[in-house]
Amino acid sequence: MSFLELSGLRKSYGPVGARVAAVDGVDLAVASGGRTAIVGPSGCGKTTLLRLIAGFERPDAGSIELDGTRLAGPDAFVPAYRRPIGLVAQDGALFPHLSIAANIGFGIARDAPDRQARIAELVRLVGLDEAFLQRRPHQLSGGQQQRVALARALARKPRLMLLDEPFSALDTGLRASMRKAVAGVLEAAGVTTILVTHDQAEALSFADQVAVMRAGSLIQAGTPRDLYLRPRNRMVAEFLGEAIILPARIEDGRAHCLLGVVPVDSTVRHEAAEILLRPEQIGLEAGAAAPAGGVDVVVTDSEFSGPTCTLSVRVANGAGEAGALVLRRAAAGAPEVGTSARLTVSGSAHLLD
Ligand SMILES: Nc1ncnc2c1ncn2[C@@H]1O[C@H](COP(=O)(O)OP(=O)(O)OP(=O)(O)O)[C@@H](O)[C@H]1O
Repeated sequence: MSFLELSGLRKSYGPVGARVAAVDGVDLAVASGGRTAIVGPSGCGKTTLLRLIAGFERPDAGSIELDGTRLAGPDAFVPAYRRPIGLVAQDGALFPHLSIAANIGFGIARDAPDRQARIAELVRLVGLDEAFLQRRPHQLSGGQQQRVALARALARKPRLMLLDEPFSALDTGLRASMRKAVAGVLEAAGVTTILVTHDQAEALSFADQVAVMRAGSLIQAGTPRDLYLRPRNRMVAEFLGEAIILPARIEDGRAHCLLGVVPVDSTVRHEAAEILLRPEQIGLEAGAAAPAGGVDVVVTDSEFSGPTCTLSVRVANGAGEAGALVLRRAAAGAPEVGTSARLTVSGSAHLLD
């Protein structure tokens, strides 16, 4: 049995007759000490799922169990304040009128003998100087406020931490370093974590399990590598990164497609399939560097965006829209528009449902 188990979880909103299922039958297992990321388009039910786990919402059906204890189900409902669960919201949600020390100490009993020492330990744990303790939230940067929010959530010694887009208000550089710092703090504290994010790169780098949601349902859950390389369908493939999806005929473990004959991870014969390749599987060389084999293409468009550029290429024998491909390459040395080049595929294609 897993540390956290969600079974058949449902939650709808709205008046009778016009109800919208925000969470529509979700099953998910999270291992003890693990880091799970929940991703999906806006409105797919990510926040509602976290609120159900935290105990701010009561499920219409299904159950939530944490380490063998039923937190919610047809015959049980443990209120939020009695769940060993911390939550860090998108904006940190610090109390503006309280000092940083009072914010962090909010969940620690006022008469606890080690209260001050614990507050000091927590502020150090999240990488802030103790001098910050006397300040108010508005005297801290966004990243510092998020660290305080994490310290406040950790003060209650939660066994499960829920992070609802906690890095989304931060700029790109700070986001990456905060993500690393937070992952380190939670790992050191041995706290199982669920992160909700819009950002697929964030999910893939933070988590050991990624769960993709759409319209209230969980479409696929697995390791980041598995979901990136072996997504169940087009939606998961496109959500987790750039995807080259081609129509293909599958025979004897090979896909016959626009790019010739490519090995595929299925031996099932299929007349009208769709296959996935990731851009990093595609090689493109022009002139003397062009390898033997592969497919001849002409570069028809190039859009520069700093370190990379987006190239449109047309396969020499491909007709109409189906003969065109869009690739991203390192900008340095990318072939010019009008250049003939040779395109090669490495590794296997993945068969989509
Ligand atoms: N309290 C509520 N009352 C009515 N409808 C709600 C309520 N909370 C959420 N919803 C609806 O439930 C659906 C799921 O919302 P939710 O906030 O869980 O999605 P999300 O994936 O977190 O979205 P985002 O990424 O934009 O934050 C949406 O259609 C939303 O409008």
